[in-house]
Amino acid sequence: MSTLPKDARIYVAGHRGLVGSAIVRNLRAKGCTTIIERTHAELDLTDQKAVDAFFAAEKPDYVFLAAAKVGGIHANNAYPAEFIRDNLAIQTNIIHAAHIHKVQRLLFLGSSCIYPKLAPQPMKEEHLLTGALEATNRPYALAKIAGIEMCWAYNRQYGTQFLAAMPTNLYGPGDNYHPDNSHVIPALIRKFHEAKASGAPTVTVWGTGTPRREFLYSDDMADACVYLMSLAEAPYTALLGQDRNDGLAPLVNIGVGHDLSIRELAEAVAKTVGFTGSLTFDTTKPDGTMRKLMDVSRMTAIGWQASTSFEDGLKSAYADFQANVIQKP
Ligand SMILES: NC(=O)C1=CN([C@@H]2O[C@H](COP(=O)(O)OP(=O)(O)OC[C@H]3O[C@@H](n4cnc5c(N)ncnc54)[C@H](OP(=O)(O)O)[C@@H]3O)[C@@H](O)[C@H]2O)C=CC1
Ligand SMILES: C[C@H]1O[C@H](OP(=O)(O)OP(=O)(O)OC[C@H]2O[C@@H](n3cnc4c(=O)[nH]c(N)nc43)[C@H](O)[C@@H]2O)[C@@H](O)[C@@H](O)C1=O
Repeated sequence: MSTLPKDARIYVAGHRGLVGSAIVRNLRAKGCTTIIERTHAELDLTDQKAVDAFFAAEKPDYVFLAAAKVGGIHANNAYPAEFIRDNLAIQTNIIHAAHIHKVQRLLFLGSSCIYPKLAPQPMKEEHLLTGALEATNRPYALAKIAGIEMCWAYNRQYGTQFLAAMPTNLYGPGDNYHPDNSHVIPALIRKFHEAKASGAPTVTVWGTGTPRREFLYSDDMADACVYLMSLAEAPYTALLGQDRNDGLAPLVNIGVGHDLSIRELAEAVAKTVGFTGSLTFDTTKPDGTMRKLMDVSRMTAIGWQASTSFEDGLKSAYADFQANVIQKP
């Protein structure tokens, strides 16, 4: 295991997001001194010319591609055009500029929803493109699949070293707590907190409560990303797979390797928040994929595993909500 040179020029795209902010924390803790950041207002990553000019000026050595149009099941369903358009544009602009401006390594973040709706469980990297996708997030998933293929194509044609990491569902400090557009954990934190505060007797959970999800804490996700970017040459190129003839994309799953039902999740969030009322399930809302458990054996084989317990992760996510969301005017 080698490390990122402390003086390397490291661009974290999406540095104010859930994952990007955790990557910046991780890099700073490891002593990296030259972290390049741009807000959305400073650099619109869908603008190809602006992205190229930025790479020409800043010349990053390493790129974490954690900027994307992101949201939960409702947002994906409600804004499908934005999810495919923004994600295709952001990732195309950054991956191409990274090639032109000779970035040493790039880590592209996808999502577990790239795998078929009915993929065997746990889902392995080789299950990519073996079946139909889940309808609620197909535009987003197809953009992410195009990003993986683009990393692979550039590696083959131009000899770049671009790797794609597929995280499971994430949560943690700085999450999006929007009541409708967020993912399930921040949504439930808000719902249970507001119900407790108002004395409401019941909280409505979307869907049947039977789908299963796997959750990874954002600081663990960031640690996995930095671990991958810090790998010595041989294990890194082994993940890229350029020397193999097995037809596998430069792809690695990141997760915890176990899941729970949405009902069990809701009960855990209620306990964390201290809500003692009942749950109601709104079955007019979509369940989405019934199960998407990651096979994380590629990460464990290279010596990485998540370290935050679900109980601790939920506690710190709720603490973040209390400190940074409800305290704000
Ligand atoms: N959260 C999750 O559960 C999961 C996330 N992922 C993936 O992980 C990555 C990070 O996600 P996450 O941190 O949760 O997302 P967030 O929404 O928290 O952060 C995304 C970041 O990208 C920035 N961004 C979006 N569009 C643009 C743009 N056009 N120009 C410049 N910046 C832009 C956002 O800035 P601004 O807010 O100002 O627009 C924000 O800082 C993404 O690739 C996502 O697909 C994968 C699986 C699960
Ligand atoms: C990370 C992943 O995120 C999205 O997929 P998803 O896993 O289905 O995301 P979700 O977190 O929004 O929901 C998980 C489950 O939870 C249920 N659920 C209950 N109650 C609430 C609720 O109040 N809010 C939400 N959002 N969901 C709820 C909900 O019905 C579903 O069964 C993708 O679009 C895609 O973007 C992607 O990659």
